[in-house]
Amino acid sequence: MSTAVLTVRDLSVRFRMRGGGLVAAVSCADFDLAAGECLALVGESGCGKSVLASALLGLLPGNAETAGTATVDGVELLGADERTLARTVRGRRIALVPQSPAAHLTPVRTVRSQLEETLRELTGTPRRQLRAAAVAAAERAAFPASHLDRHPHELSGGLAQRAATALALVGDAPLLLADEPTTGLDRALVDRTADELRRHVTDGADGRALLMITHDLAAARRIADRVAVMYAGRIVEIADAEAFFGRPGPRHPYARGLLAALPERGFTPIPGLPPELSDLPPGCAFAARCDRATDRCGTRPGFTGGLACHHPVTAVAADPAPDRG
Ligand SMILES: Nc1ncnc2c1ncn2[C@@H]1O[C@H](COP(=O)(O)OP(=O)(O)OP(=O)(O)O)[C@@H](O)[C@H]1O
Repeated sequence: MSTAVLTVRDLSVRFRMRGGGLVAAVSCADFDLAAGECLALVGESGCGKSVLASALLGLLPGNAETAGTATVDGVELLGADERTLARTVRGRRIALVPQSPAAHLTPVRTVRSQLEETLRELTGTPRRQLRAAAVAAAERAAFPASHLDRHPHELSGGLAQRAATALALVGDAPLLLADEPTTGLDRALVDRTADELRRHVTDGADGRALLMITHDLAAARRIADRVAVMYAGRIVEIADAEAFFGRPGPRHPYARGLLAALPERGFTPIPGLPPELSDLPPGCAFAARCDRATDRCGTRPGFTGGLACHHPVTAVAADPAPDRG
């Protein structure tokens, strides 16, 4: 692996609510993403994945407060003003592959005209070369040239996804940020989309990195080099994808529970519900649902060695729960 494309240190996002309450949407996220690498950020709905992505793109609402740092390709994102973000970050250093391509594309304009406009804006392609450049840009995302004069509503879900991906790739950004790129697609299309995203990371001449936010663990397994598991606003485990999905498996009890809840792995739900982000306990946020929890979990575990847990599961076969108290 080469140098880091994205460096996130101690990133926290809180929303200040009317009445003075605080919602701790992201707490102390800390990770790097290297060129040529794909990191899948997984976790249940509402755990803070999209807020983390919005923080990187500078798209948080006015009631958000941030702390920590996030650097992409030498640019510090959290302190950046809107002008810097618009001119040097979005599209140029971070390309967003959106959750809902149909909503992201402009409905009244053809794919060709949207590609040409984005090319003009991001790469300064001269007018006479725009047509050929748009065809080449479409090709990179396997969008057929024969469909370039269609409007978004005339495209299938898969082709709309490719059109959005083609637009995202125009600026040659070193970081691709895909927020739930496979939502609403059937399994075959999920696999194809995942493979294509992977290809854009592998093929990037200067080393592109992909941060994929998803709750689709099968898509994460197909594409990711590493997996980051988020629970109640906090990354609780970062692991090598092969070890995580295979052997020895996840070390954090929540991450183990996530896998065990998959239909093909026994369909065993994790008991209880996640805590409210406006009312997090002082200790481990998963302790109330965890069969390994002890009194020690009343103190918040630090994040060390890719793990935030006082009682991680080790590779020892029997995995007995620790003595309580
Ligand atoms: N502007 C806001 N003000 C207050 N709370 C917010 C705001 N935006 C998001 N939140 C809260 O932050 C938390 C994290 O939301 P986020 O959308 O990041 O979750 P997610 O993991 O991406 O979920 P999903 O998979 O459903 O998109 C949620 O509890 C959400 O209600």
